[in-house]
Amino acid sequence: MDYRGESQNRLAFCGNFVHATKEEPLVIRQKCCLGVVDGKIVFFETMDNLEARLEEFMIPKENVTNLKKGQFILPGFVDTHIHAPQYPNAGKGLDLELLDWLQKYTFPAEARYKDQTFANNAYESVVNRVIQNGTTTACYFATIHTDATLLLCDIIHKTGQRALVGKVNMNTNSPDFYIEEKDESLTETERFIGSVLYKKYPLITPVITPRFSGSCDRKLLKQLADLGKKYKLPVQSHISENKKEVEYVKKLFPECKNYTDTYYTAGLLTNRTILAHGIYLSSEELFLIKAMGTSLSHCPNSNISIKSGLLDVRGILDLGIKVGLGTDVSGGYSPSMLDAMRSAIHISKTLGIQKGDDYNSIDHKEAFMMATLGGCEALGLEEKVGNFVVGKEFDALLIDVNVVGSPLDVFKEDTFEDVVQKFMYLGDDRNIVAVFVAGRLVCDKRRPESAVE
Ligand SMILES: O=c1[nH]c(=O)c2nc[nH]c2[nH]1
Ligand SMILES: [Zn+2]
Repeated sequence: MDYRGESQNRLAFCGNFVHATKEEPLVIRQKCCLGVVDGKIVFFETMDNLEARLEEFMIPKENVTNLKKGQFILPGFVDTHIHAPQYPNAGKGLDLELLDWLQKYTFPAEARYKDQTFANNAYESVVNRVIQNGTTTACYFATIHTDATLLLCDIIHKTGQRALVGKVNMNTNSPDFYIEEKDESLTETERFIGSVLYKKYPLITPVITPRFSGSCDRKLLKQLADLGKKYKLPVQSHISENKKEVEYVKKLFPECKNYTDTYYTAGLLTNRTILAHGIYLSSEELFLIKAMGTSLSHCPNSNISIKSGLLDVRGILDLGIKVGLGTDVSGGYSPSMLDAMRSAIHISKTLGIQKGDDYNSIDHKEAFMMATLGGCEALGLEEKVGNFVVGKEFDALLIDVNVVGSPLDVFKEDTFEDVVQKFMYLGDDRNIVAVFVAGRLVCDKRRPESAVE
């Protein structure tokens, strides 16, 4: 059947589904059917009344997909922190820690995006790559260049991904070849916001993006907060990632109590703010973050790759702070959210080894929750997407563990739950055979013409 064009407005799937709910990190629903009309889920239930439901919602029989053995449906992955322009560097330049890494590899790499042709090629690669890996929603940092960031939005829109996109702000402590004046930074950010809003992309939201307190002065931070309020926008930045960075920010803001205070006093700590890392936050800072309704993005691959440290994500979850997972390409080398889930589990188990038996390390179920519904909560999208609830938009992945060349093997004694767990530990983009965003098929590896090149 063809999902594209008219027919994609009315779809149904029959088979096994896995998702997270607020109450349970991993819920398995076997032998169910799910209907989608105009991108939204209209029913999700057992098979008993399928015929009646198809009739009720005028879903043609040829638009019903009966999942095969080894196939199941998951909510799309949500990458709460990724630097799109750093993708060409993914998998290299990981010999330094954060501050030196920024200077030697990252700022020169990002400076190249003043060239629109370069930007176009790199941004097409990263957006395609993350969609192939099942990321239906991404929260992107771009660069300081407004036009290249607008180009990124166009590419995301054409590809059909859901995204938050930020033009980065940096007016201090940055190299001459990659810095802006404060006023230019503000006017360009407003131009970016205006252009994105004017285009009315259905799935893209601009996000206020001060790189971190190490690269924006107080005035700029405050004015960016005002801009966020004026346009009612979310905010993203970095916080407490690396011990030297924490000291550095402390020196730059002697009037502030701590790193969190640099954002709080500027008015940037809101219930629509997401801060990446947060490894070295004190209890006082965590308390404030929780009180303000601010979210954290846990980026475990990056935290190991550039040796930043081990986040106690269990502690964050126990405090009730909203937390999603981020790949943090290219501090993190992998654009895959399956990798982010595994890295999060490994860091949590490493802490378990260090802290002893009382430490409750996270498992694959909680990692899955953070990669889906948790990420949506962290980005303020939980009413729209994140799991299979009637009324939400259908952002989903069709998984096939039996695909040709599958990196995992299923044995007779494996239960369905075992198969799901095996996919989470051993699966990769080859097993993600179709990707839907708001009911639209945005990637289909079952078709030769859209296979990964
Ligand atoms: O992981 C990170 N990547 C970055 O690009 C960055 N900039 C400031 N702090 C950062 N941390
Ligand atoms: Zn980052």
